[in-house]
Amino acid sequence: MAALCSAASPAVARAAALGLSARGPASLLPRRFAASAASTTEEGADVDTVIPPDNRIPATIITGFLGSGKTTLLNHILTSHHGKRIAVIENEYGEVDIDGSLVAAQTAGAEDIMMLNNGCLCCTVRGDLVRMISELVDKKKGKFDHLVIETTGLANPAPIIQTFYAEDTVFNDVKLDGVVTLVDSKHARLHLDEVKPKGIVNEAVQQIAYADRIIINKTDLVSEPEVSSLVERIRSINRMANLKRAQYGKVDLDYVLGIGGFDLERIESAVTEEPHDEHEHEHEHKHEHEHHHDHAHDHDHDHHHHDHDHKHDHHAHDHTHDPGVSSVSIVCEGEMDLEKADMWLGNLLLERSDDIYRMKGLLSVSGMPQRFVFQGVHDIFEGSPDRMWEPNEPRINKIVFIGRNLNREELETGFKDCLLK
Ligand SMILES: Nc1nc2c(ncn2[C@@H]2O[C@H](COP(=O)(O)OP(=O)(O)OP(=O)(O)O)[C@@H](O)[C@H]2O)c(=O)[nH]1
Repeated sequence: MAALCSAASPAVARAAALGLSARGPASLLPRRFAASAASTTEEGADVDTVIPPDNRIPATIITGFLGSGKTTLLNHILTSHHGKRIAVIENEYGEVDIDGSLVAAQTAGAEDIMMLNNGCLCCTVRGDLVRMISELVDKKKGKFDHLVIETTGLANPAPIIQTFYAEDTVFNDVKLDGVVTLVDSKHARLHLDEVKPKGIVNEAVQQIAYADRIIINKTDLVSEPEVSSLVERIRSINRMANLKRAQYGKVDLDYVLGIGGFDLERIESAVTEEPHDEHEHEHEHKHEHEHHHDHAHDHDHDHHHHDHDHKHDHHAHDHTHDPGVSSVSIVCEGEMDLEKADMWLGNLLLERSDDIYRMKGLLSVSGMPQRFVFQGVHDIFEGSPDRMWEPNEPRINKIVFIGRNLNREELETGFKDCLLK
């Protein structure tokens, strides 16, 4: 059985390396798994080994439908004062107007700008992406602090995300920091509601489903009720991502860089942030608030979370045009039987990993003094014990799924069945 958990950091179970589908389900059970070159864990370490620092270069994927404002955001990043040296990989179809789109990048002296313009990153040029990243690392390591990758407007982020895990040459030196999705307030609805032929993915929906941060851009072009309705639609797809409204991509840079969207240590904020209720998002200042105090809302949110999901799920299923991508989150108190949880999650991913786009969770494991955190993208996932439970802290289990055709009742029953009786 493949291992999810390891004392090493980042403890990553990668489908490619482990042959999950061929050999059996992924596992939560403690097992040493040397997936990372960054790992410095000593032999003999056990689950409560301290997680060593991860010094890999963080990478941000900027995605969003055609014309949603990706290049505008990139220029904003490159011209702002953040003290980071940024390398850029820009993916465009065909001819590229380098002068037009990247003037700011050039004047701002981005450490390196590489153009990938002979196809789409998510389809034909994944190998080129791997080569470019390797080249950057080989030649420029130490000369840049962050890598930003702008995808084409038609890219499905999943294969790009997977590149960061499936390719050793990338994985060993670069870690995925987050997926930032731009949404065009004026036109997004049209694309999100577009019914695609069977078997064809709706890229606009995918881009939202995989996001860690969503920027609802071009709010100058629409009315407040239109934005609110769009927010609701986006939330029905992804309740885990943070959401912010903007014009010309102008957001604080710490909203887009240094997110830790794939960091086990920041899983908690991801699983506790998602239950925001739609009303909160109607107020601009609330967004600001959420952004600056990610970690401060824990318990409050946990509570209305449950109800909301419930409503939400029905809501999602009631829509005839809904392509079936939604979020389900489950919270319950009690202690997990790790072996049962392991079997359940392993089997679930074995059967449903195509449909489970993203998953994050936090477990209270029987006999484990630390919280157990995990996150995944399809059949790739990583898990590890993190900090100790506080003496009076309620031992809560949380899991959030984003994916296609999720059955809330089934997931909830399965998850709760793993609790110690
Ligand atoms: N009114 C308005 N226009 C915007 C805003 N943000 C970007 N734009 C404009 O929208 C157009 C498209 O912006 P880009 O940044 O090129 O969009 P993109 O997502 O990179 O586009 P593609 O690479 O073609 O997918 C440009 O003319 C921008 O100036 C905004 O908030 N409001």
